[in-house]
Amino acid sequence: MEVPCVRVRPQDGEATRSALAARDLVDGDHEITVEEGWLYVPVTEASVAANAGYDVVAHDVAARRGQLMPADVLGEEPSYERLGDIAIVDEEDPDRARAVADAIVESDLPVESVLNRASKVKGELRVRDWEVLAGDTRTVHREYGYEYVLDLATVYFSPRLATERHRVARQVDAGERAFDMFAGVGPFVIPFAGRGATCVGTDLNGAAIEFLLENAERNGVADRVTAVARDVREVATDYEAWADRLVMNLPHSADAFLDTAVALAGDDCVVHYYDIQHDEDPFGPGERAIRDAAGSSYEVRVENRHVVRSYAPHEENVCLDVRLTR
Ligand SMILES: C[S@@+](CC[C@H](N)C(=O)[O-])C[C@H]1O[C@@H](n2cnc3c(N)ncnc32)[C@H](O)[C@@H]1O
Repeated sequence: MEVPCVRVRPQDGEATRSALAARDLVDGDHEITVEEGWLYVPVTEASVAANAGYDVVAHDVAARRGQLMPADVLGEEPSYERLGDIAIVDEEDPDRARAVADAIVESDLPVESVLNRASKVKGELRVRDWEVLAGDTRTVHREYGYEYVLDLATVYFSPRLATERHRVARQVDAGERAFDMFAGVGPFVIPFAGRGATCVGTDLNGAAIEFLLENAERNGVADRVTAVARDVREVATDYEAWADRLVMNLPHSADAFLDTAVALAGDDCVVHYYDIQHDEDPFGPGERAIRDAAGSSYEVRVENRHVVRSYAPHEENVCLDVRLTR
């Protein structure tokens, strides 16, 4: 439908839209549209905009629909998490799970699949069971500018750790050597490599390593990434004293791998050690275990204890950023 629009070059679009909005001139019922090098901002009062010096033209733009949300369909806001085009829900009652999934699919959210958590993460590979309520378990997830292809049926991935991964990635310098001992599909390795680090990632899960390699290609960092589908303890012998930075994201069991971490650590190495800690023992077993493993060969300094998220009542998922020097 043809409506009056202010026409500007796209690079001036946001400034123009804000200036028009400040005068209450933006027509919210129609879409802002880019066409053939011009951006068209629909306006409510053509003459006022023209008198203010804007280039006003009649242009064909689409009417804007109100976004239909799951709550509009269900009558209440359901709880769900987004991972690419998957919505993850946690519903015990099968009828409720069905109703929530139908509401999500019917809504305007860009969601193709709805998965219900059907178990806790389990076993060495930390993969959970899923009830597929719509679509399938494979997706492409975007996190801080990088894309990750993954299949939740075969690999671990949690979008809740995005901010934490970004916190760590921001510490990485170009040229450093980083080793992710439990790398999954690469959400630490890929942004590290994106900052110019040379990276090695290991994972017991062959499917995760295949995705990691695909993700390295997809994000243009494959030349700086080595990925190995084996137990990190077997790979470590090839990388003794190699690492400037280690990531140990295997809460509950990382302490069993501290000897391996010490073997991998170079002369000045930062270890990001993930742990589940009780609030009464915040510097508890994790720090003691690191000091024990390092023995007298390294000076151990806990530079930061960062709470990633609450894990259970009185328990927190924390990251200890620990510097080992010798
Ligand atoms: C909690 S997940 C973390 C994955 C990834 N860092 C992330 O943030 O998505 C732990 C990963 O460690 C892997 N893993 C478990 N034991 C391992 C071992 N001995 N050697 C290498 N990887 C292992 C699992 O397969 C799983 O992918």
